[in-house]
Amino acid sequence: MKRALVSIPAATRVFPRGNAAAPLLRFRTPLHIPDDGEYALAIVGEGEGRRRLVQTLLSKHRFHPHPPAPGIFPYAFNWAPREHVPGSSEVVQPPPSIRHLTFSKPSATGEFTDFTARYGALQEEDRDTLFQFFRESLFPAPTEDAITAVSHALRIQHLLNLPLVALSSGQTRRSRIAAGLLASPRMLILEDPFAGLDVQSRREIAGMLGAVNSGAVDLKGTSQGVPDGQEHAMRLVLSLRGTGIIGLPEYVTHIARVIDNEVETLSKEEYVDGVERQGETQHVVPDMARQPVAVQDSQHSTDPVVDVQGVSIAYGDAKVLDDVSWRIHPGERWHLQGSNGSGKTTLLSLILGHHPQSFSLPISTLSLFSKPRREIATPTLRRRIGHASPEIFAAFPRSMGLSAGEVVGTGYEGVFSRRRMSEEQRTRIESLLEPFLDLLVAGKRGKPSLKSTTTATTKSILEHIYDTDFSHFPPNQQALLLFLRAIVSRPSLLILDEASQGMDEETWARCRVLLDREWAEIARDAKEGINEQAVVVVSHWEEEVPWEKGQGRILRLHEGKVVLKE
Ligand SMILES: Nc1ncnc2c1ncn2[C@@H]1O[C@H](COP(=O)(O)OP(=O)(O)OP(=O)(O)O)[C@@H](O)[C@H]1O
Repeated sequence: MKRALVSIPAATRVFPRGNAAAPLLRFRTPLHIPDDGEYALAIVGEGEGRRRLVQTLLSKHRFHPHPPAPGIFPYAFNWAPREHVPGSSEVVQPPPSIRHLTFSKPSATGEFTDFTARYGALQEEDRDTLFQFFRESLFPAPTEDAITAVSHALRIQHLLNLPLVALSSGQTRRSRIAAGLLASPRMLILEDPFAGLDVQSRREIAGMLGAVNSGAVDLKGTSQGVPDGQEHAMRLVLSLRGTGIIGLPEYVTHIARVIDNEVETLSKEEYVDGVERQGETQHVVPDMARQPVAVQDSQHSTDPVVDVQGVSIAYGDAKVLDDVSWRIHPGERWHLQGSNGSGKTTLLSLILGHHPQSFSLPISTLSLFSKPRREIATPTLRRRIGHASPEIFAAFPRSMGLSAGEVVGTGYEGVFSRRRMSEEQRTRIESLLEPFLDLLVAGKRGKPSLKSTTTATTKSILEHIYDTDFSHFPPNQQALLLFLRAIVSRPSLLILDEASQGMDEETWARCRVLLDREWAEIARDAKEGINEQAVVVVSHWEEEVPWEKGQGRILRLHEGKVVLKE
């Protein structure tokens, strides 16, 4: 048998530390990750199950029965003992054996982080460049040559001298993948690495990871201090959303599928055969069949909700928006497209009032809700625009003890702090939580699943979920709650900027059903029977746009310019 990096025998069960009650996972088949040869693992299946398996690989849980010596990680943790540099008292630390990259993690402190900082004058502490980040935050520090090589491969070389905070979300993601590679770990675990990346970037990064996997990209010597002869291949483990075969990278050789907390390892061929036999996996959305609502063609009899005319934004010589014009009328649905760094978030930040220049632009260039932007107080904007984005996800405070229901309720005023809720508002929030109750109960950390609470009434479970601390939900469900926060007030303008990022497929499928229901109800309650809510969706995945193809409109940006409006 090949030397193993990870070796978990069949029938192993995984428990949270200090809790012997219910196992988190059970291995139906052995999971064996070899140290050499061709191998890359994709973890597929339910979002929570995938997360548990990743945590298991990171040694966060306890195994039963205790694996025979030398344990689950026969090789990874024994590798490269600390070495003395000859002739010096310095001790060279080997690079970490396992490195984990996740893209849906909130800020570590739980405090509110000001995601608008990147738009304004940069503070001194925000001026650290990407290059400095690579040099100063990785240990051992990568060589300059290694930074150049990896940056080139990931096409971020032009960003090396930019302050970190200035990077767009796709650029940040590429940079974090670059950092993961530069750290030169034995095993690199990437969770949903392709979400939030434009099509081109996805292809490039998939290709780059494939090249790393096959050894075609030579990462040897990327880190100073790796003892000679100890350079190694990097094992890739990808946790991927969806259980189909579309989007499965070519170089993946094995699959760990997690269903109902049972882990099964298959070769890629076995897995692909199985999926093909069943037909492409369909998502079953219990009791919530989609009933797409036809879009009303508003004949523009009403004033636009957003009127941007010839707006340009530049930082020094870098033009981020270049003469952009865009009118959004009530009831219109727009898919805002453009590759990473093309200016989408910057354009939305002007509309949302997050960008300092939102207020100071020439009066004729930006009108919102039929008024020049300058005549609208920012709190009014916050009330009228529902907004969900990866930036809000990262910034929303986790340390203030807000409950799930309270977080959804902050959407009425678009704030980040507790507010008093009326009885009517509470009922509305509960009606939004209800279709997701089974997911929310199952996802709560260390709490019983809905299956074991059959005696509880829906009402009492609902109240319980409403009052549960937001931070006790896993990231997937925090993203769901922030989506509900965006729609709770039925705002005149709804901006869903990569809102599905971090959610698993079933959760997002249910969100889409909920949106259909919302739009039907808004139309039913309106005087003219027309859904007047304008919606802007930013997504690099066409299939994630929550309306039928051809029903909405498209605005596409390229390097800050509008290149398509249809
Ligand atoms: N202070 C700054 N100095 C220089 N360039 C900046 C600054 N702030 C932002 N940028 C650049 O502005 C461009 C637009 O960023 P923006 O976040 O709007 O892109 P995006 O289209 O939303 O990308 P993504 O799809 O990755 O989210 C990026 O190339 C970014 O690097």
